[in-house]
Amino acid sequence: MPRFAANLSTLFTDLPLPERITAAKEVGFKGVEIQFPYHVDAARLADMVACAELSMVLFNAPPGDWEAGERGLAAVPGREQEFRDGLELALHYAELLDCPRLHVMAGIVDEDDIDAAFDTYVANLAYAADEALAQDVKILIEPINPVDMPGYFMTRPEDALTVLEAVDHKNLYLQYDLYHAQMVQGGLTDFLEANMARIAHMQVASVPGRHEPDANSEINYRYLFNLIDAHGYNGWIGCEYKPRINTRTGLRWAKEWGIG
Ligand SMILES: O=C(O)[C@@H](O)C(=O)CO
Ligand SMILES: [Mg+2]
Repeated sequence: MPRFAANLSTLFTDLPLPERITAAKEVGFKGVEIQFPYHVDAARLADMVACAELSMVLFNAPPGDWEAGERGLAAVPGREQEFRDGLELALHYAELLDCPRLHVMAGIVDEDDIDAAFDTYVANLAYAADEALAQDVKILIEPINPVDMPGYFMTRPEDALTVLEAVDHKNLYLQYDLYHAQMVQGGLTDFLEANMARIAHMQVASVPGRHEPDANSEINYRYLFNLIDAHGYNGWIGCEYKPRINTRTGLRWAKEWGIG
């Protein structure tokens, strides 16, 4: 049976964070993920998650100035020190939250700077993978589609494989968000079957719309969840979607997986 995690940044968003955590527990999730936890004290968040007997399975390193349009710093030349400072903060959160995965966002890069960005990305990821290994935290990279995030450095799953090969570090993995993958190239079954061992986390949502991974999607999620399970994937599947109406009503798709 696949293990599903509630994304606290996209589900139960009508509730304050402590209640989102208890709501996730109530409907049957065993794990939670959050995009950016830094507005809450790490120890306090860890207490909330532990009290609900949930696992924190993933969050993102600080992305730079989100309000100003930044979407990560890992591939942004000249920002190496800020990247390292953010990583240090993220690893502090990971330690208190006992979280074994950290997603490091690449950032928005100008087309003229692609070569320098690639070199910066490879060097920063090698550094992050080394630092996190000491703490037993996996570093993850996620291709994000350019419709939702114009200018993002890494958009295609195939590009992520090139980066994994260039960095060549045992602590660097792919975060395969099937929504983004379908938006840019599809071929989900072939990609999953060829690369399951490099994937340390998945996320799901419908295409189009980024809603529930249910039958109202061009992606056949029931088929894919069974396929993923049959291949012995032992990571989590993050429910990173925008509910059509509200989170609880929308969880009908998850009943057969023991949630809702
Ligand atoms: O898919 C996404 O956008 C997220 O997984 C993320 O981490 C950045 O917003
Ligand atoms: Mg995602």
